[in-house]
Amino acid sequence: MSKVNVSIIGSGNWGSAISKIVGINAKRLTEFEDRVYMYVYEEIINGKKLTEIINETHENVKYLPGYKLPDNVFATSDIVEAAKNADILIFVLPHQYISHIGSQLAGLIKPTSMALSLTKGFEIAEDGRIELISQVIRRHLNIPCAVLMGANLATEVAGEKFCETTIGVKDSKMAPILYNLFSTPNFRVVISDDADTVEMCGALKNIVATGAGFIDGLGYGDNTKAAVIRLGLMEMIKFGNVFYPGCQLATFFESCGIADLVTTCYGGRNRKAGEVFVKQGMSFTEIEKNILNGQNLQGPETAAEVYHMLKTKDMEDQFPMFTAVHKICIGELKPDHFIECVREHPEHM
Ligand SMILES: NC(=O)C1=CN([C@@H]2O[C@H](COP(=O)(O)OP(=O)(O)OC[C@H]3O[C@@H](n4cnc5c(N)ncnc54)[C@H](O)[C@@H]3O)[C@@H](O)[C@H]2O)C=CC1
Ligand SMILES: O=C(CO)COP(=O)(O)O
Repeated sequence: MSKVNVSIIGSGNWGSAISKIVGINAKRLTEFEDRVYMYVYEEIINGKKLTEIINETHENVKYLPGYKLPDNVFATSDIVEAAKNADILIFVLPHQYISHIGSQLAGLIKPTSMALSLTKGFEIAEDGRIELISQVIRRHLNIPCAVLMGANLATEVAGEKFCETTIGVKDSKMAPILYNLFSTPNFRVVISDDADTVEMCGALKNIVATGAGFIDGLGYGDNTKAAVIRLGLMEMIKFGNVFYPGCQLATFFESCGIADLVTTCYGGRNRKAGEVFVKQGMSFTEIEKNILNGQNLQGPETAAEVYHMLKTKDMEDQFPMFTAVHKICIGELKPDHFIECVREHPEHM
């Protein structure tokens, strides 16, 4: 039987960290081809191509410095070379770039392949509604797409500190191979068939984490942040009930739900950016460039996408925290409005 080819599309902080797990498991398990392709958006670092640096030193010096990647992970800036022979395509680009890459790959991949999205975010569809990233991938590539979301800060995963994750998969036939590809003693995979809720949680928690950062920037304490996390979770559950009928409450108690919400509200980049935005008055673009060394925030854009849909449906009042985060991000409201939003939240009425 021919071996399963795996490609990773994306090589940022999370893409590089996950390439450690995928690379090691692909080499260890006989069902997978050893070589794992990794698509790298080319950059020049100190006069040298990032792809060359990764292939020679096995380190992504820009997005995951200090961690060695397995030597069977092969970096290429040619998206078609990376994807054309893959049986499993792992998408782990910031959500801003998914559609562009998807359109470049349309018609050029194996029609029998499957996708897995690790990307957290949404995209605004033509009818004004929001699309899950897995839907965007399916739309471009016409293949099934599962998702992997969880409390998985990339540097901790790269450091092999124990965590859990959730794979959301609608077609149960896809589950065993994905489970095998990702499971390690320090990366505990739980399979869920409630895939849309798994994915929705991963996107929405970045909005709440941006708000948690505002709270830190405003000088409030852990009790206030706990209130933000709780109210944020209530809005996430409501969002699921309204927009994803059939979504299961139990999914919010998996790693993709409450656990990812907590870890991001304490240790994530979106939290940090929210704090810096309030304290130093920097724009999010400046924060990405000057503080995050080119890493991309998902929270402010996701808040804009969600707001766009809520406004279209005249439902802003029902999701006051999501709405306030967006309005603060774009400067329409001052950051200290956020505490009023928390204080007057309809969950208290
Ligand atoms: N970093 C983390 O701890 C985690 C991130 N995620 C999710 O993973 C996804 C990817 O995030 P990261 O790997 O952290 O990326 P990142 O934010 O660290 O890096 C940005 C990446 O985008 C690439 N890029 C820049 N311009 C591009 C373009 N025009 N086209 C294509 N690529 C371009 C850069 O080369 C770089 O690889 C996001 O949706 C994020 O929410 C999920 C779990 C953990
Ligand atoms: O999704 C994450 C952890 O699971 C990472 O969150 P940040 O993008 O806020 O760092």
